[in-house]
Amino acid sequence: MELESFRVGLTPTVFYIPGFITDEEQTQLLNHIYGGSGSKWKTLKNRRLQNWGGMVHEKGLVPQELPSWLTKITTKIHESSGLFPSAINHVLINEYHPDQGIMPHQDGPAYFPVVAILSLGSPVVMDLSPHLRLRSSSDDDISRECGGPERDNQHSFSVLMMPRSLLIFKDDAYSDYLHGISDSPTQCYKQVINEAEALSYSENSSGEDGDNKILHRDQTRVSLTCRLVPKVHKNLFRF
Ligand SMILES: O=C(O)CCC(=O)C(=O)O
Ligand SMILES: [Fe+2]
Repeated sequence: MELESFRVGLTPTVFYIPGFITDEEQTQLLNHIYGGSGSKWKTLKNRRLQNWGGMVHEKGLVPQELPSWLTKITTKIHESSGLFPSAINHVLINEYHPDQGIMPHQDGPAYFPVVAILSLGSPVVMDLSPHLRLRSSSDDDISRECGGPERDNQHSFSVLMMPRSLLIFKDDAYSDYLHGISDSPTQCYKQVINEAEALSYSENSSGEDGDNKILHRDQTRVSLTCRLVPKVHKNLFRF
């Protein structure tokens, strides 16, 4: 895979790979995610999640072996991207109903600064915006209305994440930006940096309102956030 050809936007560095997995692989992953006892889910205020690979602490990972249905995908990401210095050892699975999202945040310091997010189910828009310390004061009014005024913040950008796609970000996009997903069941994809790449690949346009560029999130979305925690603690008591 020539990763460079999947680069999108101007901020270093974002890659969007449509159709990273097949329909069948998506179905298999969803079966594993929902096939367990259910006890793996942790319910948060605005989403549910499953933590795989062990517990991440500020100082590193107390590891737990990833199941083979996950290493199949993490190995493929590791090998095809060439961006991780060693095997991906942590996967967070997030589930979002159409009115759920994730607050703008930066991923914790324990992770190697490259993140790969595999999307399943409903399409969604992710917003990336610079940290406050990097913004000028005139940048603060961000319009999210479709057809409304242009966004004031010339540095913010959004990415459309279709099912089966892989989004990778690193460098400034990782270290100087917050990423988040709004909790709105309708989202605007008018200004996403990868509209052509995302839409040309989607076999049907379910959920997308072509003229107004409004995405109707009518299904659950499930994402797999795949990362490497370089520091692994073999012994919990030697922290
Ligand atoms: O669900 C997503 O696409 C993003 C998840 C995320 O940002 C995280 O788990 O840190
Ligand atoms: Fe994140």
